[in-house]
Amino acid sequence: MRPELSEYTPIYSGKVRELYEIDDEHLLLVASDRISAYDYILDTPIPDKGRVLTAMSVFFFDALGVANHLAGPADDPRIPESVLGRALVTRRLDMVPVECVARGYLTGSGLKEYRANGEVCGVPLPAGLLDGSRIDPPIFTPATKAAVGDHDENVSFERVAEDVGLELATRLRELTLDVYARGADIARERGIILADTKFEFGRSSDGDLLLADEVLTPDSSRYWDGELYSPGSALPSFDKQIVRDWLTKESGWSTDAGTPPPPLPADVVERTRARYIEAYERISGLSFADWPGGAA
Ligand SMILES: N#Cc1c(N)ncnc1-c1cnn(Cc2cccc(F)c2)c1
Repeated sequence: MRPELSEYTPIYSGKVRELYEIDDEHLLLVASDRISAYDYILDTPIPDKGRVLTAMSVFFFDALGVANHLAGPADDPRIPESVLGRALVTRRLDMVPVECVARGYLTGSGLKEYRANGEVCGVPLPAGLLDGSRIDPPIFTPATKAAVGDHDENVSFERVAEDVGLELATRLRELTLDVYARGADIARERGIILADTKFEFGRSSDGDLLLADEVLTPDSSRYWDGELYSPGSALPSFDKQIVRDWLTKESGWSTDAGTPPPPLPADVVERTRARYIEAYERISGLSFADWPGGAA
């Protein structure tokens, strides 16, 4: 008999995820079906988005073989039926207060910084790069965790070293770039570009540095379709472009409307759900139909 979610203490609620306390040593990390676009949480959920992103994290935790915070399988008996397939039991860690970002391609806030001063987080880049240009070798571009609703602030490696010490900052950079490179190789072999990603790390009670949070999901990373990739032109998001295009080209809403986006039509929801499942199945080589928690 599985416990009810109400038996666990909620300790954090994010835009699209929640965190609960199971006991002194363990947490329940829950991914919702909510989707964000243009800094709004949309009114319309994407069915199975939480389960697909949880499946992607578990695939990468297994594939990358990096010491991590998982404390049980996807069907762990401590996971309530109501969130089965979109929740994981994790060890409670002392989280390192750094968003560990790796970039193999220049876009987003990194592009904005580069255009202003030719570097990203204090790392100088060659002149003449465009939106979507490859950054080779990939760079570590950390950020400080923002308050809910704010954007993270990009900071230099030196600032991270001031905050957490040079030894840990160096270890974080090594791990971030190593795990990104291996994840990018796995995706590239399947025709998908992993442009950048954000990791979080924490220390266990016996002092080990473990990979935590979600790993290489479309919510923590930018994924592009390798067949559509072209530096210098707008780079469609593998998972969110269907929603973005409908919102800005068909719905009558605009990003400067100052009002929340309208609800999504059923076909946009279904095509977006299919994109998430396609990303998971192409990258993992596994069938989403085999993942726990599907409709009975
Ligand atoms: N992972 C992890 C983790 C851990 N293993 N131990 C202690 N704290 C955290 C932790 C704290 N904040 N977050 C972000 C987060 C993730 C998921 C859902 C949310 F609502 C919020 C993660």
